[in-house]
Amino acid sequence: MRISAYTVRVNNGELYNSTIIGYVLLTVLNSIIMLAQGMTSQYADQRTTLRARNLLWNKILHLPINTIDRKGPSSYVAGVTTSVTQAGYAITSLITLCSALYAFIKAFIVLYQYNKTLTTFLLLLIPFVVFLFFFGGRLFFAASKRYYNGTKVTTEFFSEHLPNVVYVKSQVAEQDEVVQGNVAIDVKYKAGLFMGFIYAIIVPLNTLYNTVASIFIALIGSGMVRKGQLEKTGINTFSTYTGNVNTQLLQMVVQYEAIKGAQGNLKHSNAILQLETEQLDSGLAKDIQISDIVLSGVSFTYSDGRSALHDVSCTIPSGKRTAIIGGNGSGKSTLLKLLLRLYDPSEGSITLKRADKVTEIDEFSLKDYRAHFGYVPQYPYIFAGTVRDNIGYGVETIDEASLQRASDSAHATEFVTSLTSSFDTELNEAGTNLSGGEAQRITLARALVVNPEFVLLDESTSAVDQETSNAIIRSLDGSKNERTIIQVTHDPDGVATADHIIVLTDGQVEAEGTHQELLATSPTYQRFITAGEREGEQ
Ligand SMILES: Nc1ncnc2c1ncn2[C@@H]1O[C@H](COP(=O)(O)OP(=O)(O)OP(=O)(O)O)[C@@H](O)[C@H]1O
Repeated sequence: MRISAYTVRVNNGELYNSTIIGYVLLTVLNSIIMLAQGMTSQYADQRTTLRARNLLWNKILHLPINTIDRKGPSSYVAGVTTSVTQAGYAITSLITLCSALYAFIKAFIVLYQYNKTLTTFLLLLIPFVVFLFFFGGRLFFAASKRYYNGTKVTTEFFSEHLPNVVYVKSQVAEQDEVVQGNVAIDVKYKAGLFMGFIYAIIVPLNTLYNTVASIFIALIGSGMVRKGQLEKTGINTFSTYTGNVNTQLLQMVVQYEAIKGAQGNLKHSNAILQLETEQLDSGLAKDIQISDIVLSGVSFTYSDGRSALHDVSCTIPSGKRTAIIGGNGSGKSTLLKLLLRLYDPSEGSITLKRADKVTEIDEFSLKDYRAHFGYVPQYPYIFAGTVRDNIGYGVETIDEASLQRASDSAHATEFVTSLTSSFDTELNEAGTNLSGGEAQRITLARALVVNPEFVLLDESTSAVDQETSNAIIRSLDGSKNERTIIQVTHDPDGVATADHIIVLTDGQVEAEGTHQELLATSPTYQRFITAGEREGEQ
């Protein structure tokens, strides 16, 4: 505004040295302020995005598996990578909007003081400005939401399909994939196009106000000059002051549109932030000692309505190896996941029982409870990194002795030491530079490295040769006095030597007992053993 005052003086021919120097100094100062503001807002943008991304990542990691199941893990990728970048814009736009509002009021007062009549006429344009605010804001909100959705669709597609490129090749599905990928790319293209059109409409609309205001000033101002109500240079001076008002007004409209756009983009991140998370720390934080696990009337239904377990009651004795067998889909993996508290039973209870002391597992803090479990899921995963990183995954510091012990128990040491850099050999993401059995042995070592009280193995040696698999079972059996082993398996050798066996059929316990007891009581078990013997003979 000070610069405008100097401009008016120059326009009026007041070309004194003090005017010129003042004008130059203020213009330079203005540039410095703009530079500082630009740098501060860029920094603030990046800091806000960093904090928002940290927050979101932390939130996603604490979501219950049930919630992640609903939309699939890849649907969260775009939330962390793209949508969240708008958080910075939203904050800096809000601050700029406030400072523009302040400057607008100041500029308006100056304008009003200069000429009340002309300023009052300008007020007639207010409905147009209000229309610009809301129309532009709504359009940007809709376009940004659509644009974010386009990004989400493409990110989901690529993050699911690229890691599985081996199937594309083996099924010679390149052409199909190109077509499917193009469909995903097209969604993003159309959203980008829509956004482009919105920009194309809004940008000239925003400047239209300037044009209309100039016409107003020219028409009404010239009439006033003719009637002697305004000095000859009045139109020029009024236009200079109006420039300040208009600049701030345009700034407010643009920032409002940017905020609405960011809001549309952030809707997904916001929805994630509203989700309920697992509370890792609340509950009993005491040591969970080796105990029997007792399931009483446990039923479980997945979030999509599929029922996996019905009224399961059984006991998993402590310090023993229990094998869980049953046909595909009979609920074995689900049972292990309930034991690890990845899901909570829909009905019934799971308790830890030692002597007369019975504690429901959900009374323990999740963090402490899960720390007593070593789990090898049915589809184990190797992370990109060294063998050491993979075995020690999740362990703060891993000492050489624990690494060696876990690797020995998993019968991984021999092949690991034959690798070029032994435990420091780099492994590819998903273990693509290992054999299936080698990858399984590393994930087994990962489960054992913390020396857990409970070891949950879900077909964890299915790709390991029979001889090594038997050796692994023998070494696990050797550690039974200090832990309970629960093993889902289709391997009759491993089952026959288990201390306790649970047979699941269609999500229910058909029978439980020892090998000999089940041979006499469970038809499913008899068929399982007979099929194994036949396979052995062949
Ligand atoms: N995340 C999930 N969402 C919905 N249903 C599921 C989910 N995981 C498993 N199911 C269903 O629950 C039932 C039990 O599955 P589970 O994986 O426990 O079987 P399983 O006995 O381990 O089978 P398999 O021997 O084939 O591994 C099946 O009908 C399965 O389709």
